[in-house]
Formats: sequence, structure tokens, C-alpha cells
Amino acid sequence: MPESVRQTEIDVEQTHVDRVYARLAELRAEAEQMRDRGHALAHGAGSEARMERASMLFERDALVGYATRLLAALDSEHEGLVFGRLDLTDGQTLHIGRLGVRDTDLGNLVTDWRAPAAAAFYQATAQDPEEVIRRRVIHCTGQRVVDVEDELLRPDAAPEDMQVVGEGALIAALGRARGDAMRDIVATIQREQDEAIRAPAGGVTEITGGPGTGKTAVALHRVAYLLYRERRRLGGAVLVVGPSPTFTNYISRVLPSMGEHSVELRSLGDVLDGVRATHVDPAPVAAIKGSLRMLRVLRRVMRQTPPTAPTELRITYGGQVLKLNESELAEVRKAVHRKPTPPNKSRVLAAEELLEALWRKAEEYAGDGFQPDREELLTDLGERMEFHRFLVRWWPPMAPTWVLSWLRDPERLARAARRILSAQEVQLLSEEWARHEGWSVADAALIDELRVQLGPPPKPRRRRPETDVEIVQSREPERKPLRPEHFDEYLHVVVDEAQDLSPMQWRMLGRRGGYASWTIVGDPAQTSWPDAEEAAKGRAEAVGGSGRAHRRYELRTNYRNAAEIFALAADTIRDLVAEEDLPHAVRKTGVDPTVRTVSASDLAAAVREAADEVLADVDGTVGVITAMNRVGEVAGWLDGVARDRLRVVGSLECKGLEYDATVIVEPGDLLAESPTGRRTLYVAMTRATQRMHVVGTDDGCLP
Ligand SMILES: Nc1ncnc2c1ncn2[C@@H]1O[C@H](COP(=O)(O)OP(=O)(O)OP(=O)(O)O)[C@@H](O)[C@H]1O
Repeated sequence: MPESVRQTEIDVEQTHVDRVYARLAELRAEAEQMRDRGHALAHGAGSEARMERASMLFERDALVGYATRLLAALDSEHEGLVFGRLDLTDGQTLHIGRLGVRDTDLGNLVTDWRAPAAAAFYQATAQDPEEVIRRRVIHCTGQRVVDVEDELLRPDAAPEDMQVVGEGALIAALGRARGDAMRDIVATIQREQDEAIRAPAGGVTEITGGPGTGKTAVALHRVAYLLYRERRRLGGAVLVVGPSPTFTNYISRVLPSMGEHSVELRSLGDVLDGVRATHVDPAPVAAIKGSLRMLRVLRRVMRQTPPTAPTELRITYGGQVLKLNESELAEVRKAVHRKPTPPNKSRVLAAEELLEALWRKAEEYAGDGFQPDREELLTDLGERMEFHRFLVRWWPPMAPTWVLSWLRDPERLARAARRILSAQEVQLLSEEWARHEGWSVADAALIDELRVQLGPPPKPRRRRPETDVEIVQSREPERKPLRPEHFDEYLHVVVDEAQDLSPMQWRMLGRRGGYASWTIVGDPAQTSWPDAEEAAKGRAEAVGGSGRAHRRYELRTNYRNAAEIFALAADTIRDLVAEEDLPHAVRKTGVDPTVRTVSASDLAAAVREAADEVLADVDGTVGVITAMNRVGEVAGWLDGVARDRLRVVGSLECKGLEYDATVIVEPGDLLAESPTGRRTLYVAMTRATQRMHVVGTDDGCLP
């Protein structure tokens, strides 16, 4: 095809794109004018009838809302507002874009990609072309059209003069270098993906598929689609949860690039306001913390005597010293906890039980010179300042992080875990809590559980009590949640990498989606959770009743990995996963991944060499993936190497991420790291789009 044909087609599209931007400038001016007029209307002393004013205000709000979204979309970083065109058999052409734009005569200059009319852009295939003759993907940089890629779907219906340019937008898109942020795929969504994106909002929508099949991309585009369809109901009430802050960062630009800014994106460690946990426990520790057995451990620990509580109550009444010792106080505490009221609402009950215990003491001491009256004693002691001072220290407000921190004391942990966890498990937990000051991602779910079990701490009246130690993990400025604090219910919850959620984490999310519909995205083959049955139970409880609509979509094409890379990665789990459950990688690079075995003393140099090689081979990012406990060491080996493009990541932190090239360091370490080591290695080996080197010290390092 001569270059001049391509240029002519680019020029044709440029003319249309120019018209779109000219119209947008008009719309922007109109919206601003309308906003100002609406403002004057709202504040002026006009004589319009109330109803008329209300309807104008409504119109103004609608227009200003539209204009605001339009401006936000225009101002977002993306690669052009218009990205597609359909030529249909009835002679119509339709331009597809991130937002719909109407002309002055109300004709469509651009059709929103989420509108029903645009569905054919994604659903038409060569086998089933519907009414589409030609599908064109338009590449823009800002307002400039730089290229077009066509697919001719109905050659039989194509007019003589119709030009067809390029070899397919998908393959071109997949070959592009990757950066630190995921890009939207609006221009090249494939049919199987589109079906999942446009599934109805209600009930539970499950999207599964192997690595690189676009599950995350599909989930995010689905959110944009649902907001387009049901903005009034869902606006501000959608939560997307991913495994780590690195992951949420990585995907954070996708929705804004589609003009959607009202979605709350959180990682598992910061679902709960006020806690920002980032460090990841070793797999065996995470497995204990995530197990439902922890529920019983937590219920026990919150019933323990707080470490700051006084161990003796002494009070004088009628010349007698009434005394409750440590074990008597513990009995009183037990009696209070037998009631169903949450501890933070039980102080009055605690006071009553203490007074009753004091009365029993007084009865014991009753004799010639001491004849106490029950009512009088309860009233007198209950009104004493010394009694209240004791009560506040003995039954303090309990912040969930404070109560969890009691388990850092091995003796308290052993008591709370007796006959629930094994001695070895207790030791593992103890050692891990001793190693870190802050909270881990798995701890966040425990803190959330305690928050609910303890109930909200009473608001301090004058000064904060010493024990109210809500610990915030990071020194970053507190992020302002889109929703009011502790109003944590959402109407749609998207869970990514769902295969890794522990039952305790499912409980945490379930609390936020009591009335929600769900999109659950994951790949069982990539799971790092050892007890699939327990996790499934936790998930079923979180997403609710079996009577709900439940639809499943399976994505089967791996768009990320070069076929050569995926073939080697798949070998690691072939005997764990049925062949038909592995995705099909569509893109070949002609370059095989390498596996190098070196001596332990040469490992650092070999890793450095492999990193240098791939940095020279690819333009985008390089991930060096190693066992969690070696991240610091390996980063040291690569100190100063291409800081802008090279990242050293731990095996459990690379979930969901993507690089142009990867270096897998010492695969044996990844295998040994946890009972699901083989799946972890599979995840690590499926992160690269173009190149992969595996470097290890063991000849048979790959299964
Ligand atoms: N239709 C498409 N057009 C262009 N790129 C696509 C398409 N579908 C997926 N991709 C790209 O493929 C890569 C993998 O997508 P994504 O991360 O969503 O896969 P995933 O199934 O969530 O993977 P994993 O399970 O490994 O985390 C991304 O770079 C994404 O942009």
C-alpha cells in the first residue's frame, strides 16, 4: 500500500477530529456560560416562579455536570478523544471516542464507546461482521491524527473506493513498549472482553482467565461502562480493590483516561480508613493471619485485661476497705464480656458488675460494726470520683490497632491462641510481629475485624485518653476518602486478583458490599492461598446469597506475554492446571527466553549482566523479580543501574504487574518460599511482554 494512501486516510480523519475539537471549544464556552447564568439565577432576586427556577437549575446542573465530565476527560492524559470509526453497510459512518460529542444539529460527531451504537466496534468479527464493513482504529497524539489501522470485515459490501490501511490495531498495540502505568484499551477491546465489560451490573460477575488475558483491563473498562449506564445510582459508590499500592498505582490512570474520576481505588492494606499497611508477610504467616481461626483468637484477645489496666481495686466504705484482687477483677471482666454488647459500649455494664462485686465483698465483711445497705452502697460508690477514675483505666476505650498490638506479647498471644493455633504457628506469628513495628497487609483485615467486634470507641470529651492509639502507618498526608469516613458501604465492588484473598480479607470486603453487586476477577492457577476451600467459603459469605444472579466469563487469550515466554512459564504448572485452562499467547517475538545456571558467587554478576542485556533490548520497563526476603540484597547488586526503567520487586508483590522484560532471580527461592511456590513462580514468569532471562544457581532450577 503506497504511503500516500495512508496519508490521505490520515488527512480524512484529521478533518473530522478538527471538527470535533472545534465543537468541544463551543461546548466548553456554552457550559461555562450556563454555569455562570445558573449561578446568577440561584443567587439573584429574580421574579421567576419557583418551579420554573427549579427546572432551570436542574437543567443547569445537568449541563454543568456534563461539561465538567467533558472537561475532565479532555484534560486527562490519554491518547486522543477519538479513537475509532465504523463504516456500516447502510452507508453511515460512526466515530467512536471516550465521550459522546454532539453537533449543533444534535447529530453525533463522536459516539461514546459505551453507547449501544458503539458495541459493534468491539463485537463485529470476520466470522460475524454484523453490519460493519470496515473497522478503523485512529491513533492520535493530542489533537493530531498520527496513524490509522483498518480491518475489512465485509469485503463483499465494501465500496470500490474504500481504502484499507495497516495490519491490525491489536497486534500493533500489544507490541508497544510498557511504562510504569497501565493504559486503557478502549480502541482494541476484543469481543470476548467486551461481553464481560457490558454484562449487567446486578449480582455477581466473575471474570477468570490466565495471565495477561486482560482481566484487570476488562474490570476497569467495565467500571467505566457501568458508570456510563448508571451514573446516578453508582456515581461515587464504586470500590476497586487490588493487591498492593504498587498495583493500584499501576492501574490508577486507566479510569481517569476515560473521564472517570469518581471511583475509589484501594489496595488490600488500605481498605480501612486510617490504616495504610504495605508490607507483606511471608506466605506461611499470611496463611495463619488470613485463616478464619483468627476470628476466635481475636475474640479472645479483646476479652483479655488491657495491659494498662490496674490489677487491684481498693475503696473504703463505711470504714471498711473493700478490695477486688486481680483474679476477682478478671471474673468481673468475664461477666461483662458474657453480655452481647461490644466492649466499647460496655462501660456502664462494667461499672454495674464492679459495683455488684463490691457489694458482695461488703456482704462478706458485714458484722457488728458494719451493716451496709445495698442501694446506698451502689449509689455512694457509683458516684465517687475515685471509682470513675478506676473504671476509665480498667475499662478503657479500645482502638482496634491497640488491641491487636497486645498480640505482640508472646505470652498474651499464646493465651489467646490456646488450642486454636499450634505452638509452631504461634511462634511464627510472634517472630513476624516482633520483626516489624508497623502492620502488614494481612493485619489490616484483623484490625477491621476488631473494629467491628469492639464497636466504635466513645469520643473523648476533653482530651484523648492515652490508650486511644489509632496507628496510621504512613507519614503521607491523609488521603481524603471520596465517601464520608466510616461510611464504608459501596454499591459495586470490584475485586482484582481475587484468587489471593484470604477468608479474613473476604470478610473485610464483604462488610463494604452488604448491598453491592460485585465484579470478581482472578485466576485460580495464580493463587498463593493454600486452602482453596476455606477461601471459597469466605468469598461466598462476603458476596451473599446463592439466589443472586451469577455470571461467569472466561478470557482465553494472553495478550501480554510473547508466546515464547509463556510456553516456558506454562511448563512450571502444567501438571497443576489442565491444558485447556491455560490461555493462548497470540504474539511471537522470535526470541526465546534464556535460563542460565551460575555458581552462587557469580549470581550477582550474572543478574547484573542479564539486566544490562534486556535494558538494551527493550525500550520500556524491566522488572527484576526475586524472593521476598532477597529484595534488598538484589537491589544492592543493581544499585545505580537504569533507575528510571528498572524495578526490583518481590515475588508476592509482582502480582498483576507488567514489564517489557524480566529477570527472574534464583527461581528455587520462589519455589521454596511457600507451599504454593510453583504458582508464585508461574506468576513471576508471566510478567514480561518481550524478553525474559531466568538466572539461578541450581541446574534443575525450573520444575
Ligand atoms: N484488547 C486489548 N488490546 C490491547 N491490549 C490489551 C488488550 N487486552 C489486554 N491487553 C493488554 O494485555 C496486558 C495484560 O492485561 P491485564 O493486566 O489486564 O491482564 P490480566 O489478565 O489481569 O493479567 P494477570 O492475571 O497476569 O494480572 C495489558 O498490557 C493490557 O493492556
